[in-house]
Amino acid sequence: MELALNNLPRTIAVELEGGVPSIVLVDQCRLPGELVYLRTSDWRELVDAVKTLAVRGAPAIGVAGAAAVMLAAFEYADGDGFDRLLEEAARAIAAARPTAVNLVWGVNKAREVVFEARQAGASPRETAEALYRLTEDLIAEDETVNRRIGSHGAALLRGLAASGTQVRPLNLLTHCNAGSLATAFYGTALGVVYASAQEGLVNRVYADETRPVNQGARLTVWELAQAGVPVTLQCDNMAASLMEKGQVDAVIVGADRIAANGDAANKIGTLGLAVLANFYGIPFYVAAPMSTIDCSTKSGADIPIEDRDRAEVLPDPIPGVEVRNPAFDVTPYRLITAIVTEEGVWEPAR
Ligand SMILES: CSC[C@@H](O)[C@@H](O)C(=O)COP(=O)(O)O
Repeated sequence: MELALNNLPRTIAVELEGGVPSIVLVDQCRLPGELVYLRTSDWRELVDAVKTLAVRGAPAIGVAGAAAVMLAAFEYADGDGFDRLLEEAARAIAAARPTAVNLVWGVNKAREVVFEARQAGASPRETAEALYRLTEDLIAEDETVNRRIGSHGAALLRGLAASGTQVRPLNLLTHCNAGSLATAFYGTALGVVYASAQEGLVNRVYADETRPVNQGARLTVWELAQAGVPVTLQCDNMAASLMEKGQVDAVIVGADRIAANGDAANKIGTLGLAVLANFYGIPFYVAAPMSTIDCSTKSGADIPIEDRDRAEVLPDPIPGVEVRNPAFDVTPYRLITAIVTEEGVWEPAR
């Protein structure tokens, strides 16, 4: 299948003009209606963009975390208290969203650069410039990592699609958006879709709408249509009937944090899909970079789950009605057929 990946925007970019850095983001709150970019040189605005989901998806917020520390370093470079103010900003940035470990990972990458630069006697401005280079590197590396995840995933799907000497293109189901928009470019779960589609292994992708914020209905279907991958949108409660009809060959999703035992946190609703896939004997794949694996978290029970604003579920409160809005759930490792990373494929249950 001929894909049009050039139609996909770069989710996050960095620019330096006249010594002033800025971050340019696709504003994901405005998609699919309009493709507009947010530009900021203020780390606090970047933190707000992470909180409001203007930039979202674990790898993208990892890059945004490092970028926000970089913006703070430029802001504080010419005044007193550089190291203290920068660390205070780093803490605030790392706390913007709790579940995706990539955010803390990105902030820690920036902390390492600051530590090394300051130990080597770099000035605050030189340190800020080193952070700028880090941000550029993380953006480039993220695409490389995703393309590797894509080729490992395509190898898995090749086996699934092989039917005698023929290839039977697969129907895949995904949840939320683990696509190019959730990363610097290319995507994790959708990176596997792109790499596989280019080999003729994909017939169609079914995208769950992904209540309450509709990342599937707003972002995944837009992204796949832009790229030229056949896509069908369905409501979250339609997956079981699709599986029952035998129309799903594999489920593929991303992850926000994978614990040491292989339990994986991802967008709320992922667990239900994994249970269904298990019932129907359908392979359930998680695609994520190594930066999403958090070996300091023993199991899924230790993963902090973000609790978001009730208004996302019920915009107009009804007196006497309580609302739950956990943004993520945890799929136990025994329901995961394989975790696909840039380093290869891990079967957590084995
Ligand atoms: C490659 S993105 C993987 C996950 O971050 C993704 O599936 C997801 O759950 C995103 O949630 P979001 O709340 O939109 O940031």
